[in-house]
Amino acid sequence: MQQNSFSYPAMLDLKNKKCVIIGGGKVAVRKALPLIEAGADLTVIAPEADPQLLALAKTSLLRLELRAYTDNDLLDTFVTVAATDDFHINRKIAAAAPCLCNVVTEPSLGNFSVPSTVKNGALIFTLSTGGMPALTRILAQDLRAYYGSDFAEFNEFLQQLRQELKAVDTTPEKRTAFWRQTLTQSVIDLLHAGKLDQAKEIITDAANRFRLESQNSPR
Ligand SMILES: C[C@@]1(CC(=O)O)C2=NC(=C\c3[nH]c(c(CCC(=O)O)c3CC(=O)O)Cc3[nH]c(c(CC(=O)O)c3CCC(=O)O)/C=C3\N/C(=C\2)[C@@H](CCC(=O)O)[C@]3(C)CC(=O)O)/[C@H]1CCC(=O)O
Ligand SMILES: NC(=O)c1ccc[n+]([C@@H]2O[C@H](COP(=O)([O-])OP(=O)(O)OC[C@H]3O[C@@H](n4cnc5c(N)ncnc54)[C@H](O)[C@@H]3O)[C@@H](O)[C@H]2O)c1
Repeated sequence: MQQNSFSYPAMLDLKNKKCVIIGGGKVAVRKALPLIEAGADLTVIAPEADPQLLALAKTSLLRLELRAYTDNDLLDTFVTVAATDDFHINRKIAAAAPCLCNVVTEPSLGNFSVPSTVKNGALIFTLSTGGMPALTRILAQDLRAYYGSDFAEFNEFLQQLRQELKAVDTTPEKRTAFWRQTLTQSVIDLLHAGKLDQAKEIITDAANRFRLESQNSPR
């Protein structure tokens, strides 16, 4: 079975991190948007840029430098994207990148690939096929349809409750057992059936019982 060479998934916090995209075409636009959404300190360098990048530069969401790449451009850069249509230049960029590097023409020269992302509030699914983007795209649509907005709301509800239950005077083992016993496949099935309120009710009732039991039998 063929392996995905980008085999270590990670979720990065790029807020205010220096990120640079070299190249200003359609692919650069696609790579820029999620970096902006992540709050990166983004610079795009290219002699010619797509109108969408020009518009983003006007609203200060990125810095645009309309010129060719030079080897000094990547100093202290956390994420580099080599997105030109010239594979010789992309190779030079890959060799000079000091940290994380994505290469759009020859992905294996970089050290990360960009997965497809399905975002719903704090709930994020990422997806990688190891180099079959058309399949990645359609599977992402499938995930988006299967896990609708109720799952984001349920996640938020659970996180709030989790914080509350962390304050209950009990052991971490009992808390873990509570979540394992309460958050079951049948609750997830209720969400798939559009019964979010019923799912919340089951969890709330179980949490109330857990609070009472913890009060009555302190650790
Ligand atoms: C997920 C997504 C994220 C993103 O980039 O934003 C992504 N590509 C997307 C779209 C897309 N990519 C391509 C087309 C044109 C149609 C086609 O050719 O299929 C379209 C548009 C479309 O499909 O509509 C062509 C293409 N892609 C790569 C090469 C080079 C090569 O393979 O050598 C070439 C050929 C260039 C050529 O032919 O010259 C390489 C990579 N593209 C990856 C990710 C990484 C592997 C992800 C994985 O393993 O699953 C990897 C390895 C590296 C990377 O770029 O990080 C995004 C889907 C967004 C969504 O979710 O809708
Ligand atoms: N990885 C992917 O997801 C993916 C998807 C589609 C295409 N591609 C490949 O990515 C490449 C770019 O695609 P595109 O559609 O954005 O191309 P494009 O032709 O629209 O854009 C190329 C950009 O690179 C810039 N550029 C060229 N030489 C440069 C240099 N020396 N310094 C800085 N910038 C320079 C150009 O000014 C232009 O802005 C193509 O080779 C394409 O085959 C990759």
